[in-house]
Amino acid sequence: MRLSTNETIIESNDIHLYYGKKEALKGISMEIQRNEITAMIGPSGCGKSTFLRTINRMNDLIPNVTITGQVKFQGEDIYSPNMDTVELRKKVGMVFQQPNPFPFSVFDNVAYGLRIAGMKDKKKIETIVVESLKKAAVWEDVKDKLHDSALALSGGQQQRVCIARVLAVEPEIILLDEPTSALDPVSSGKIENMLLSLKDQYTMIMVTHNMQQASRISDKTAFFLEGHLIEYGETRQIFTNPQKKETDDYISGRFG
Ligand SMILES: Nc1ncnc2c1ncn2[C@@H]1O[C@H](COP(=O)(O)OP(=O)(O)OP(=O)(O)O)[C@@H](O)[C@H]1O
Repeated sequence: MRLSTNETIIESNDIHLYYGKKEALKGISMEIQRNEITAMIGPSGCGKSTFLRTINRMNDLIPNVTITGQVKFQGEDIYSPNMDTVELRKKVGMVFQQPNPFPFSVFDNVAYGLRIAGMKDKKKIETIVVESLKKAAVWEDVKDKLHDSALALSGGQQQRVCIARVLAVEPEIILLDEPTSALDPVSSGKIENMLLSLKDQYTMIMVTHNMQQASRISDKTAFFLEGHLIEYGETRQIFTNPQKKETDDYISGRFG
């Protein structure tokens, strides 16, 4: 088990990102600590998801995107031409707003990344699938349905299976883009508790519109506005004693 270390795992340096001519990120510099949950908040369109996607180069898949600046993952420039993006995305996994299981069985969803990586040992695959489902707090729900379609599960169960699918390939970082916004409060609560239980082993960076959620589970909070990082610090301080007027206005509901 890895404990909180105060070690920087991601360092972004003056990131500018353009969709065509539109500048969506206007110079984002921030350091993210290992084994912490970092929440990204801010009004719709401020660039939270765009910034999240710069951390595993998912924006590369969008046409007409230009990025300048640097993102380092464990000290290595992820935009360097030598970077293997497939390896990067294994180390920096992603969970989306809408649960997106493949139209396969629960077992095959979680085994997918292992098989793609060439793992053949059936016992080993089975052990990792079970472990991942347990870590994602969905084992009890699916242990008797491992060979049924993942699409037959509830939305909350599907999302936890998607998290198990990410965990199976042993990421260092899990990016979560509004992972509970499509779910009911009970399912959301289960996911929040599960994320907290994973904190000792993973670093999590989560976009959320739910400020109670950010304050309940994150260690640090970053407030974005119109492509700028306005304020970033300890979650408790951001929510109780923000230093910038814009942050105060946003968290007290005066805009957004
Ligand atoms: N694929 C794209 N092509 C063109 N513009 C885009 C694309 N994705 C995002 N944008 C624009 O970039 C800006 C930032 O969008 P982004 O989705 O990062 O914001 P956000 O803060 O995550 O918003 P939300 O909370 O609504 O998800 C917005 O103006 C958006 O319209």
